[in-house]
Amino acid sequence: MGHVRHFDLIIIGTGSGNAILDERFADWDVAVVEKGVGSDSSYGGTCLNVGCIPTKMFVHTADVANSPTAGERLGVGVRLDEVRWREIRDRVFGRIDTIAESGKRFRRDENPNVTLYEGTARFTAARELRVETTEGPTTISADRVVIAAGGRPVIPEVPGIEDVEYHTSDSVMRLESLPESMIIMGTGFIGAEFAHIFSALGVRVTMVGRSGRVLRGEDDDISARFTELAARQWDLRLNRREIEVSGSEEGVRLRLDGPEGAETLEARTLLVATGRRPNSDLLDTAAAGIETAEDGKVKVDSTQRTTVEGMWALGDVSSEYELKHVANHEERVVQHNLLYPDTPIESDHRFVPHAVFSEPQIASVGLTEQRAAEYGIRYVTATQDYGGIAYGWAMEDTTGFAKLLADPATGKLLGAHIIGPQAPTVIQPLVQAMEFGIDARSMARGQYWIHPAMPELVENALLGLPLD
Ligand SMILES: Cc1cc2nc3c(=O)[nH]c(=O)nc-3n(C[C@H](O)[C@H](O)[C@H](O)COP(=O)(O)OP(=O)(O)OC[C@H]3O[C@@H](n4cnc5c(N)ncnc54)[C@H](O)[C@@H]3O)c2cc1C
Ligand SMILES: NC(=O)c1ccc[n+]([C@@H]2O[C@H](COP(=O)([O-])OP(=O)(O)OC[C@H]3O[C@@H](n4cnc5c(N)ncnc54)[C@H](O)[C@@H]3O)[C@@H](O)[C@H]2O)c1
Repeated sequence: MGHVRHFDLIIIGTGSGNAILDERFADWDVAVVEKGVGSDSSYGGTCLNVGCIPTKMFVHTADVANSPTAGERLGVGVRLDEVRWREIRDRVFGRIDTIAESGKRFRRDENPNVTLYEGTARFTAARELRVETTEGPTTISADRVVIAAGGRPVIPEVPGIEDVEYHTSDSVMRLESLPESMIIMGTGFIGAEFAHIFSALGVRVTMVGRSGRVLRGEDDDISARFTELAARQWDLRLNRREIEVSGSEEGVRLRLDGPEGAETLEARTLLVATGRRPNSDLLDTAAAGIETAEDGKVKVDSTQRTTVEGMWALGDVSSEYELKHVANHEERVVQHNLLYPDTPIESDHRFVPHAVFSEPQIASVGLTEQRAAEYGIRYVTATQDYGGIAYGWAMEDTTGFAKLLADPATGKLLGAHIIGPQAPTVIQPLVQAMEFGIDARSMARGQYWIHPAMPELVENALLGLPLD
């Protein structure tokens, strides 16, 4: 083996990993390794390039395109005249690609202490990696390594899938034109968000799921309501098993087996949204002696240390949560623990909220009712409809609600689940209450709630809890 360049620190992955480096690392000799994500091999990770940020730019556009439906309820005639897909796409990526490019340039050209390796890294030993760059392979090592390598879409083993053109979240937002029809495989976050985006923009969407529910990880009441509303917006085929995918004149053909027997779907475009897996296999973490769980996630302790000395992991490659705010939190923990090894801090995963930006929107934190029952935790619940608060009347909302779970003895919140307009914003005071241990009664009555604003949904739900 040739020369091995040794660093103080190697960071693999420029999603949340990129944020570790600040002026406090100016004296450190650092290597950053990035292979690129998405169809353009972009710098800066999933969230920026192919995840949270572009999807939400499309979601907001889809929400606006849905104005005729909202207007109809209110006596306002709004018409959707045209959807200029290329203009939308280029607006979104015109902004994002520029950020990704300048992020890369900054690291490569303006950080004298940082060497950027563009290529895929693979462990050859503990804290030693071989990187396949365009200029050929090179081996680097370091005293400390941070694995922030994220994950990638999983492609299910449906016969024929490798012989047809399919998309994942990595490529579907860059389509050349808006297809007339789309089959979406998968009923999770990504499926639900893209079904909203594409159906609102005029694509005939068919969603295929194996279970009887969309978003079945949510509280049962929430996923039941969402499933009901999804079926009104797009063609929902649940309890289905995929038999075979093949090419057709229209695009793709999917043979299914379901409650009504065999059926065949055809569409122009196939979007696979059946989950993601961690990139630990690409890294060959086993060669470094790092332990992974059965699902491939790198095992870490509460300070984000892997099972091997001098190596940390964060974000989608190791976390039970595949969420950007969690990856960022863990990144700050790793950053601290690199800088101040004598006083390490721990990650806080007690109250992790999430949101699904579909139609309607969903937000959730803490226990679902099913989990509380399963764990044998004593709880009471309260449900408040948007239709029962003034702003809900203003919107003529008839389907949204908030559901809270609380400990009847202490009034402490155990979980909060909201489906309806602005759910990801409306839930935030509940996240705050859980994190800071505010009980439901003090929270409801100890502050003003702006009238007649949407958070009155939360106020009324809190007041509805039958506490001891
Ligand atoms: C479509 C979609 C929508 C999403 N929407 C949301 C949302 O609204 N809100 C939210 O909280 N979360 C959302 N997420 C999840 C969020 O994007 C991720 O949780 C987050 O980006 C994870 O960050 P990370 O730093 O762990 O990994 P990433 O951002 O994936 O970064 C990992 C980086 O490592 C690089 N890499 C991997 N292996 C190697 C290797 N061997 N060598 C060199 N480089 C390597 C990759 O190229 C990548 O750039 C969404 C995800 C998707 C796919
Ligand atoms: N708003 C957000 O925060 C947001 C948005 C998008 C993604 N994400 C993150 O990315 C992760 C991955 O998203 P995702 O939607 O791909 O995964 P997911 O795990 O949420 O959902 C995948 C779904 O596909 C189903 N599935 C698996 N194999 C299938 C098959 N062969 N046919 C049909 N269905 C099949 C699974 O049962 C599951 O319901 C999420 O868990 C989430 O953490 C977050």
